[in-house]
Amino acid sequence: MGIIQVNDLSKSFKVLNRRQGLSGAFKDLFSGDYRMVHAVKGISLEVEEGEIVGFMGPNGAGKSTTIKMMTGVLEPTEGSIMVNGQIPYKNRTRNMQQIGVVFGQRSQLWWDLPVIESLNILKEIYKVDQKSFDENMDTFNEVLNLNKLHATPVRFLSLGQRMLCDIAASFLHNPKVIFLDEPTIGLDVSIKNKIRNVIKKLNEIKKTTIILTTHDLSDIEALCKRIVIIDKGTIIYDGGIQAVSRSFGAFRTLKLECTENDPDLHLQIAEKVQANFGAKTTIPVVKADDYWISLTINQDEVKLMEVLNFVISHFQVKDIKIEEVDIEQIIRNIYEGGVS
Ligand SMILES: Nc1ncnc2c1ncn2[C@@H]1O[C@H](COP(=O)(O)OP(=O)(O)OP(=O)(O)O)[C@@H](O)[C@H]1O
Repeated sequence: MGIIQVNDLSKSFKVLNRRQGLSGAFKDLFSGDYRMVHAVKGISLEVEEGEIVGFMGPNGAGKSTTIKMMTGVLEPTEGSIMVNGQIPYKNRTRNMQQIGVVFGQRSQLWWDLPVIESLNILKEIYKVDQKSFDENMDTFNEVLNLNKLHATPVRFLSLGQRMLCDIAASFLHNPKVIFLDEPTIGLDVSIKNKIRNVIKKLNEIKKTTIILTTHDLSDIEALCKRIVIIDKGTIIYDGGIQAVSRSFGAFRTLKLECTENDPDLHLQIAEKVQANFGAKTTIPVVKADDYWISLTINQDEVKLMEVLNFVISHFQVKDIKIEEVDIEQIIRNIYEGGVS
């Protein structure tokens, strides 16, 4: 039986239909004019002990609401949920002891205190015995050289260092399940890779189940065998990462900053690139956004550097960026039957 069992889980919020202005706000108080937002609509999934599951979906898909139900912060409207044999919202204190949570944007460490002091406080809060604490500190030193950061107050850490400390802290009380929310957001590629390696190693050593929420397909490719994609409150894909990687692993978006904001420039670039490399080089076509133009390229068919060299030799380009294909593109493809 899985360590996380979710059955036909739904969550709806009752929200007030707001009116504009002060008099509107006053009327709202008495209006009783509500509507229901169905954030999660009958999802079911089972996660095995030790698994790392990638949880993806566009903004507003219902990811946070689902995670909040798994962590016991929210009570489901319908359906059932069990995490390590507990109903999360019924016994929050016991549930907090068996889970760990890391939010990319927020730290659970104390801003002004040295890292080691924060870990000591967490040791007391979670009643971690000295032996487990020492063992974990040894593991953290081995896996991420945490000892080098012990004396640094959290506010002096770089974003990447802080994330590494937050990840270590979430493992400190030996939770059975850890929820990682956007652990690599806003970081550069080398520190992203370091964070992924640390998560992978800690998962291997401690066999902790990990639910990883991310918009970054590279996080998923580096860490997960399985991916769950949620859209408009329902699960639209639950399966191997290979199918998604096969469809998208080779795709990259080449973004070009142009020197002029010419509304037709993207069409000219698209035409020229397609004439030179064939229609298959872009999906669906080129997109323009102010001065930025995006070209999606299938690297199995044409080398990104070739397209880049071609474009910069024909057009004036100020800056370039290379990005992964975004989740919206993946979802569109799933609906069109491109991933199965
Ligand atoms: N407390 C709330 N009250 C009313 N509506 C809510 C509440 N929390 C979430 N929602 C709504 O439920 C839907 C799902 O939101 P949720 O935050 O779970 O999405 P998400 O996939 O986590 O998005 P994001 O990636 O932006 O965090 C959205 O339409 C959101 O506006």
